[in-house]
Amino acid sequence: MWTPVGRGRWHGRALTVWAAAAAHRGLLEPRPTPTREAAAKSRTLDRLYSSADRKVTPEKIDLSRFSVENIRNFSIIAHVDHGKSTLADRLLELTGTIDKTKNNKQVLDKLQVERERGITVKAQTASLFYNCEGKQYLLNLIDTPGHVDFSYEVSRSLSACQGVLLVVDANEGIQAQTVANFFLAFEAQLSIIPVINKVDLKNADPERVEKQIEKVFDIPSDECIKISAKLGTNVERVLQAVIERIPPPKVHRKNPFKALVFDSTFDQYRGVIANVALFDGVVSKGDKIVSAHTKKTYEVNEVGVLNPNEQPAHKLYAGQVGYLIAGMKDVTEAQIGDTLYLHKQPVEPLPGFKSAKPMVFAGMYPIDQSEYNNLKSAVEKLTINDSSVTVHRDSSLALGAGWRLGFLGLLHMEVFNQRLEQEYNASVILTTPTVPYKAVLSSAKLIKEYREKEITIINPAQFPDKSKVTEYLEPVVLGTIITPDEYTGKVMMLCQARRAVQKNMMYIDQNRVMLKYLFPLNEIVVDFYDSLKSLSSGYARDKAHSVGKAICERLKDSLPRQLFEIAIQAAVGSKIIARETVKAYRKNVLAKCYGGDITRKMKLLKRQAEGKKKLRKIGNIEVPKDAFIKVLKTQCDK
Ligand SMILES: Nc1nc2c(ncn2[C@@H]2O[C@H](COP(=O)(O)OP(=O)(O)OP(=O)(O)O)[C@@H](O)[C@H]2O)c(=O)[nH]1
Repeated sequence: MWTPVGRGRWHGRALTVWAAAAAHRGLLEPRPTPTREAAAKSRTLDRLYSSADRKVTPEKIDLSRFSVENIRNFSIIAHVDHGKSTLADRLLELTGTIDKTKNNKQVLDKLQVERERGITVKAQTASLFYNCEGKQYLLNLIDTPGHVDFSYEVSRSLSACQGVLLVVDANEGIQAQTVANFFLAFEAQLSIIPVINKVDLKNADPERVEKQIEKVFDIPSDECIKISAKLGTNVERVLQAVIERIPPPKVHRKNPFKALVFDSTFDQYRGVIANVALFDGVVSKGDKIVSAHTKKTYEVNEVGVLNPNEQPAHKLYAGQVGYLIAGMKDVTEAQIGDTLYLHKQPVEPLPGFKSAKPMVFAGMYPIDQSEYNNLKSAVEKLTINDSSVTVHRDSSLALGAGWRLGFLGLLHMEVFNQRLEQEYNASVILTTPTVPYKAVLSSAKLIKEYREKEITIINPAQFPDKSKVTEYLEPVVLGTIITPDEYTGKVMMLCQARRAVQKNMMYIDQNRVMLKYLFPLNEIVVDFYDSLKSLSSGYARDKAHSVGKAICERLKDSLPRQLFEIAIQAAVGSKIIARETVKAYRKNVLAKCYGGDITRKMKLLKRQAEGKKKLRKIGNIEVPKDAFIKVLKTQCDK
């Protein structure tokens, strides 16, 4: 959605573009930073994974024994930190997929960045074999991220499922992402099993949460399963509900092979590893398959399931979710949302996915231009695994050749940057993030140049002059805020100050209010969550001063000294909020004055001071590239 800049008015025309991806954003989850505990957990998981790797048998497994009726494909969805990955751990243990040990903590969070930050950023699949009442079931579970910046992962995962476990914290109750994820599953017409987690907590109030679920989602409270994923209490009931309440996939094994690529990763040696959901037919090693997107033909080298590590299989059958390696070496060949089919047996391609709509854009440059090609290859490989990032080539006078990248939010940007460093050993400079704007052009010359009347601007340097534009439009998003009612007034004032327009307000229980607002994206993208939190913590934080001071200090350290003093000031509008001074070089003008005449000395010093004063007025300083880099790094650190 877009609205004219500064007028805070709904702009109905462009509703479709942003609404889907942006619906129910707002929201307002903390951005966890790595802790010492997380680092220790990371080391434990390293040990766990190395032993799990050894456990994988080279023998291929036979999946033909699982008829379609005995397959269940489901995702675990929830608000951030409500316990999805912990529930996944217990399900892996209960089904014997991993050994039961005290070290099993968020086992499916395999990336270093996930272990360090303690959050899930990538959806992860695991196939579980479960024996229930004499029948062998194949349960394909997808653990999804909870943070709004990674909701694209959730929507893609749902395309491979027929049901979801909607996990809600028994203490926090329904939160913004619970609502957003519920609607993703509801719109995809999936079976929804509500799971109230953390009933072991002292402040848990599962009955209150049951009522919330009934009121907000219209799900009868007797359908809720109350568990403690941490202690394993009642988790077996979740497995039973998966079997009883989620339908098997509707597929046909006798039809020609047809599979959806719903995720993929790049392996240096084996090329693209595609995660596939089979809608029809069978596929095995040696089959010739075609990508509906590129029309290129490949020979299948390996198929298998994730258990939770790669476990090769003889064949994959319709209804199953697994991985497929087919010698795709070029990053452009691996399209998430692509349909694969057998050579000479073309099928109607599946609808695929709506492309992600980036919410924030930032420039990315190599620290050293000689690293450009390495960084290019790293960015390309990482975007296979994270297809929600958009990449455009860009260049800057100060920083050289680089790219303008689009992300789904600031946490997404930070995580992408961290993954580049950790997984590809790349060091980059990221510029301050901005949101995209649109300009409706009035200048015939510009319209001819751009070949359209309405242009999208993702780089501040490309803003067309006001005189050539009828109006500027900015993106707006629908945000959901759930707050204890004592803070409602303050929250509403904050929203108004951010030019937001109220759309809805409802009590979800006796003392919690759910507010829906249309926010200009620019107003919430950077520090809205901090401001919101500070309302309830009783303190206000002004980051401008600390950021300004840090930039001044960095500039002071990186600017070369001159013959005159340089004042570095940070200002918000006309108000100076921080200042540093780079001291001048001082020539000893008295060096040649041996002995006494004080008046001569005073005269020389006075002349030097006047010279410096004059220089300060006319002197120019050149800001070296180094200084830009240091300042930009300060901004990204903040
Ligand atoms: N007391 C208690 N804590 C739990 C329970 N389940 C999870 N936790 C804790 O809640 C925190 C978050 O759990 P995770 O499983 O990482 O939550 P998540 O929903 O997967 O988090 P994201 O993927 O980052 O959204 C961890 O500290 C868990 O130990 C539970 O049943 N009881």
